[in-house]
Amino acid sequence: MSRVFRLYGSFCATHPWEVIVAVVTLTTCLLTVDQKKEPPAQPCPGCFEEQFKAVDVIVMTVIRCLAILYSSHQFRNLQKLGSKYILGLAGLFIVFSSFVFTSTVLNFLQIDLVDLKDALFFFLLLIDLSKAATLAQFALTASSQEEISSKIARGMSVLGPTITLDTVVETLVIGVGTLSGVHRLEMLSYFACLSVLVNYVIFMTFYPACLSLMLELARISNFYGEKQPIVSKMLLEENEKANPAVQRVKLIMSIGLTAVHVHSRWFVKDESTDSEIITNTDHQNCAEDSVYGYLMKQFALSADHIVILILVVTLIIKFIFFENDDHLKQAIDDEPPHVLKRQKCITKAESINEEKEVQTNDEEIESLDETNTRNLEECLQIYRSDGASKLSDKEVILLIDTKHLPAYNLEKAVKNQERGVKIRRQLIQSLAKCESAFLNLPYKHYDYSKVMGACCENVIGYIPVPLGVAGPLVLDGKQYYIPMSTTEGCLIASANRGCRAVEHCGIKSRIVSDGMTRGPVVRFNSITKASEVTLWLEKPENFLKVKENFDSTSRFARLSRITSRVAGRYLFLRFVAETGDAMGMNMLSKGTEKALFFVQRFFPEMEILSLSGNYCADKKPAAVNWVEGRGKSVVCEAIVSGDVVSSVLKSSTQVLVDLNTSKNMIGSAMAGSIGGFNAHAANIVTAIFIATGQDPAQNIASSNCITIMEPWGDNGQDLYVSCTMPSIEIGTIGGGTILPAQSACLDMLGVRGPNEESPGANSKQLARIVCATVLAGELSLMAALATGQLVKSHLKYNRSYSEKDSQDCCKT
Ligand SMILES: CC(C)(COP(=O)([O-])OP(=O)([O-])OC[C@H]1O[C@@H](n2cnc3c(N)ncnc32)[C@H](O)[C@@H]1OP(=O)([O-])[O-])[C@@H](O)C(=O)NCCC(=O)NCCSC(=O)C[C@@](C)(O)CC(=O)[O-]
Ligand SMILES: NC(=O)C1=CN([C@@H]2O[C@H](COP(=O)(O)OP(=O)(O)OC[C@H]3O[C@@H](n4cnc5c(N)ncnc54)[C@H](OP(=O)(O)O)[C@@H]3O)[C@@H](O)[C@H]2O)C=CC1
Repeated sequence: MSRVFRLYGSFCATHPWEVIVAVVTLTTCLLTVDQKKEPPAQPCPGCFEEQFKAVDVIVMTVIRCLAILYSSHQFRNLQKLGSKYILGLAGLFIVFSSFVFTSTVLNFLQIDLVDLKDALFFFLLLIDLSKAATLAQFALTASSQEEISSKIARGMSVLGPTITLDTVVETLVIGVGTLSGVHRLEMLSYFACLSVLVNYVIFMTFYPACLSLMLELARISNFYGEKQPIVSKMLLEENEKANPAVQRVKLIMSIGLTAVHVHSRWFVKDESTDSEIITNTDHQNCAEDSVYGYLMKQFALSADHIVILILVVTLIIKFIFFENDDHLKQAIDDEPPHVLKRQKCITKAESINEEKEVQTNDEEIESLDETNTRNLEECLQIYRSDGASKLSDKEVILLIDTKHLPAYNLEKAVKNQERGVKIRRQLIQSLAKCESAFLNLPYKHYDYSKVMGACCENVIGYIPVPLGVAGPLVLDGKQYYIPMSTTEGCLIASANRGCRAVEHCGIKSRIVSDGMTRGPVVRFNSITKASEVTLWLEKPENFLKVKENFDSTSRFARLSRITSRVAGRYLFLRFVAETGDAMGMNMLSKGTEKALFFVQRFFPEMEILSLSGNYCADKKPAAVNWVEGRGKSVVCEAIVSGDVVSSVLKSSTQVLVDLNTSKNMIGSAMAGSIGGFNAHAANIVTAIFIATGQDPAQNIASSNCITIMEPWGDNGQDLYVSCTMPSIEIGTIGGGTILPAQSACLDMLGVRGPNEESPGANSKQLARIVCATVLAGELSLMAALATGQLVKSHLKYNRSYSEKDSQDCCKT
């Protein structure tokens, strides 16, 4: 079915003129069809009371009010989509459909104008603009004319079958009303059926053709300008696809209803004709005309008019005076479609919380007129006297454009962090010409106070990364649930299986050394001086003086040793210090700088070239970290029973040991690896680093690891496994660990912040957890490789989405 509708949509979009002319001609023909008009029945004087009974008036008033409210609701929904093109196209759709509808009703049902009014309200109630808007959205995601046609065709293939079935069902359901035998109800049902059919016909013919034509004309006349319409490229096609179960139900319903119609119209025709005659006769012979009846009619009509009038006026007043247009616009500009969507689904409690949050932000943001931008002189004057917070967003951007305000100082200038971020986004959107890119980039409801001056500059939002959990991990007799943040499907599944494998035996861990490093480079006139300084530093009394200087810069950083290497007249010093619970790079830099200045007092000819001479070595692969260690040096071991190796890991000790030797030892040696004698330590390290706010660039040395596997026990059926990681650069205070979500993950592990009783205990514990999780991950991946499971499992967890997607594409 989808394919047929796709071809059909493609035809409409590629032959717009033909389709439009055909539809207009047909409508004109319908209008000019000569119908033999029966002379209107004489008004039956006494019928007034019958015809305009209070019930009828109330029902019709409710229907009219509903129609108005529904139309207003549809209009608001379209407005939220944020594209004036969609609004315009939907408007065109309504205008043309109502024209066709009116002419059809007038010409075929031969009703008078009073009835037409009712008919039009029915039309409004039954028109579904969301589908028209969705088709327009499909078209607007196109970037070329050819693409417009194919996008419309795609839209038709997705929407066509659903709309067709819906139309059939609706017509049949409403059509039941035409069998009721009650004249008024029958008439209204005819109106409703006709509304549904006209909507369908226009949607299937005139609308796609017109859509294609309008977008083509807009493109030719460069109507978009440089800006593309704000429509997410990721139109949620999935949401538009019909639920097959619901489709089946509708199909069954329509078959049943068709049977009802056939039966009622063919077999009961005579009966109904008779009853109709009788009804008409009765109707004509009804009560006499009376002044009272006439007044009743007038009164009833006036009352319902008044109700509708009040409703319309209320909606207009509400829209004009009480709805903050800017707020709406901002919602359109700022919120990605999925956020808007999510907002619909949030529970009451969540919505109350969000409201509170929004209020807090809004309270801070003063309401500023964004429509009238003052000139530069005025803005500068206000900026200098009262600050940028008194300026509108556009005015702030004007100051940035004219170089009176650096964009990176926005938050300070407007004295509101979220507003600063918002304005920077607007600025970058227009500079980088990438409006639509920002639709899916969130920035709201984030605690920027923790970011500014600590974690990030020039902020334009935040990147949500999925967070999973592996565990329980039994480490040193305690259970841990490990938060891991990754986009690699299958990784957490693997770590989880590893945790499961060591659940009974548990993992044992030890910290073998602790010391962050900073390695400056200094230069002398000759090799003599360079080696003299080396010897000077080795003397304990000199080291103690240097240490005193170093240690004075922090309450926690404590210099433990300085190693040095001479290269010609260059001297490389490696300052090693414990840094409590912090990862310690800032602390090391601060202490090293002071210590170097102290040494320079004794060797004034010493030229300090750089505080970091790459002998640290920070964020670069280097043997020094592997050999001497950096940060926390950790070792973990576990003895997994043969049963578990076969039941959980689906492998055997012998196979795993053999693979570990060939892959992690010989393979890595052949590759010339330094510290890479493992299968995927970096995977686990990075996922935990991102979740717990570590410096992600430090995954380089932190992932250094050697995994050793040996047969264990009397018959060698059990598996001994150990992971040695000499350079885990990690902390529980400072850097990204202070961010709310990241510190929540540290909390999960019971290691958030500084350890007051024993500084350094938290960061050491976190390092143990990382190493133990690496061990679990190693077991699982090695087993998957040994059993040839790798590709299968990754296709399952890494590719399920795209596989499904491509299957769907192939089907349609
Ligand atoms: C911080 C600066 C840039 C100041 O540098 P500065 O020259 O004092 O700054 P300025 O105020 O004179 O401004 C100069 C320009 O810098 C930019 N700028 C200035 N401030 C900001 C700001 N707040 N936000 C955004 N941009 C800023 C901006 O472009 C500005 O131009 P303008 O627009 O004003 O004409 C400079 O001192 C610097 O680059 N420092 C180095 C910091 C760095 O690279 N850190 C990386 C981490 S270190 C590490 O992780 C690895 C390590 C070190 O261990 C590796 C190793 O072993 O070597
Ligand atoms: N500067 C550089 O060269 C590099 C910097 N970085 C960045 O440095 C940041 C991390 O630096 P780092 O030094 O770890 O953190 P911080 O710069 O945040 O320093 C830690 C702070 O916490 C205080 N503190 C309180 N309680 C404790 C405790 N129990 N243990 C340790 N410190 C405690 C320290 O006090 P006190 O002041 O007394 O020491 C210090 O002020 C990260 O953002 C990282 O990305 C990364 C690489 C290189």
